[in-house]
Amino acid sequence: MTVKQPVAVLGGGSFGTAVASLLAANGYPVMLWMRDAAQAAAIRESGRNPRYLKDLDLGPYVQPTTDLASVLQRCELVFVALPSMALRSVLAPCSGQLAGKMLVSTTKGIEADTFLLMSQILEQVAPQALIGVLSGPNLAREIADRALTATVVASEHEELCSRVQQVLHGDTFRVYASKDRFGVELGGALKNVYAIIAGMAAAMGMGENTKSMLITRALAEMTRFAMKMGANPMTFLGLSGVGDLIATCTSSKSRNYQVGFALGQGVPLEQAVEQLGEVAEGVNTLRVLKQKAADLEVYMPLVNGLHAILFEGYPLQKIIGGLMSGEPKTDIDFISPDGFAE
Ligand SMILES: NC(=O)C1=CN([C@@H]2O[C@H](COP(=O)(O)OP(=O)(O)OC[C@H]3O[C@@H](n4cnc5c(N)ncnc54)[C@H](O)[C@@H]3O)[C@@H](O)[C@H]2O)C=CC1
Ligand SMILES: O=C(CO)COP(=O)(O)O
Repeated sequence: MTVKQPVAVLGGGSFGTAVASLLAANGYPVMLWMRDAAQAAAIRESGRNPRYLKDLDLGPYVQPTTDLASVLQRCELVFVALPSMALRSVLAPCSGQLAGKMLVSTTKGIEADTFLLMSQILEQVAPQALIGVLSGPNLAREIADRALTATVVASEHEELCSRVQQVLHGDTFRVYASKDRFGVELGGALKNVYAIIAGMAAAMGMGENTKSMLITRALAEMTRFAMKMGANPMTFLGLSGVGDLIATCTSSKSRNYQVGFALGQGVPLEQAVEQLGEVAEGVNTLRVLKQKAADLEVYMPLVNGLHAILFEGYPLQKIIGGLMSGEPKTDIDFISPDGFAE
């Protein structure tokens, strides 16, 4: 039997743990890097992550470690499952070791000062690596439960896409390939903001018409923004766009949705984030997206409305009233101004 090459996963949170378990189930030795030595020791001892997806048996193929240098020395394929706030600071110091690697970001966020997506940071930090992203409707809890799931690996490098398909494909996990890294990654980052809104709507007891309106107008808004950024809007019709938007906006397993739900119950933002105790990327994305939309003059009423509620002290009811009484618009206005594809 051929011995399989070890694969690295950076980040010992929910998603790193879920990805590690998929790789291990396919027979790949996994070096799961995390910063917390106690957590690594606990995983080594019990075969389970004591903080995230606690009931998931990781098995002997997952080796937790805090030694990033040795992980990078041994693994050619590296999945990055760090929060967006940490990705640059973790990887920049080891940029010398990243040349020639295949780096795949699973992180769905945007860097605050630069408005860079995570794979764009990877390009800066590791100019001689092959870069890709993995994104789709991929709630970690459901992956851990082996729910049937699909995702997208996107990269200009076909060999990276094939490699990721090879290591992750399994009975319950299907990996589609795309060449549109920017579009795939942008969809994953933007949808988190709308999941917060969807969670708020659910907490307020809003009905299915409302939820459906929110999701489809979110898609319109995301697409309008993406086109202004030069992305291909068709990518948003795929798993990483509308697929992830649906999963995250309809599931109480989404942390962004959970933050929104708490907000809808009247919990202040800081407390909602604190009681979650996990990453909800949408909160920071909202801040930078609102500013970028203003700079680019993109009409994003949902983003502006949520920002006004969370950061400008506007009452929710006033924002809802404003959104509903806005001037009449055409439906698919983001494809062409009169609503019809050209
Ligand atoms: N959980 C999910 O269902 C999915 C998450 N993602 C994305 O994966 C990324 C990571 O999210 P999760 O793993 O879910 O978050 P999490 O909140 O479950 O875990 C975050 C992990 O990062 C670690 N961390 C934080 N700062 C660090 C630093 N400076 N250095 C090293 N480690 C650090 C924390 O200790 C924790 O282990 C996010 O961008 C998220 O959008 C993507 C798809 C699904
Ligand atoms: O991106 C996700 C599912 O695809 C996870 O969403 P949350 O970060 O809101 O949990």
